[in-house]
Amino acid sequence: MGSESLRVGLVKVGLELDERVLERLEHFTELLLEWNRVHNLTGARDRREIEANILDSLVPLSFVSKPDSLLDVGTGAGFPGLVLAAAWPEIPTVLCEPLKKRASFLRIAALEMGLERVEVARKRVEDLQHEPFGLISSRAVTDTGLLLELTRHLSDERTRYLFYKGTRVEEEIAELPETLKAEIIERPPRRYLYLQPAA
Ligand SMILES: C[S@@+](CC[C@H](N)C(=O)[O-])C[C@H]1O[C@@H](n2cnc3c(N)ncnc32)[C@H](O)[C@@H]1O
Repeated sequence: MGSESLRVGLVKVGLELDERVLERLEHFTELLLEWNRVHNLTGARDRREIEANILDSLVPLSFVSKPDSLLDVGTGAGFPGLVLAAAWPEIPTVLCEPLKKRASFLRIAALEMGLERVEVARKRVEDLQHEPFGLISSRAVTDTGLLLELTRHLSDERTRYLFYKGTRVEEEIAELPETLKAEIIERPPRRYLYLQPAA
């Protein structure tokens, strides 16, 4: 059984997920609560805070079409990359996280959630070698310009980007490359920056 409060939150943002996904997310919540007691993986300390982060991670499902591959930069304790992978289990996904404790948690959580297409890369994204990704996501790691620069070798002309931002997003996109068009989707205080090929 998935969590009732998460279910209610999803309805409020107009998302309906199937039961299997909700069960995976419930499993993730339990694991994170357990690990966080000992390992201090995230500031989200209780179920309510973890579910708020899950919801924040999932909102883009309403405007981002399913990619053929996903890279999440600096996944930390799982947001948003592992949560997106729970909703898109068939998509090959790389969660890039250099910190040992967090990377270990991500590996175990992905395994326990039955997410066979998830790979955890315990390294900085600038050191990751991989073919270009369809979608690159990131939350609370660094600014847009630097994210684009650090992931240039992991992208091509088809790559889309989904960055979870706040108030300063306009300044960050003032100097975007002409090859990308920007869309900002608001769910205060969150502002999702969705970058797609301009052509
Ligand atoms: C503030 S935490 C955010 C974690 C998660 N994305 C979230 O929103 O809860 C930033 C994370 O980015 C990781 N990080 C920092 N620099 C990185 C880099 N160059 N490549 C990949 N991950 C990086 C850190 O280890 C840390 O776990």
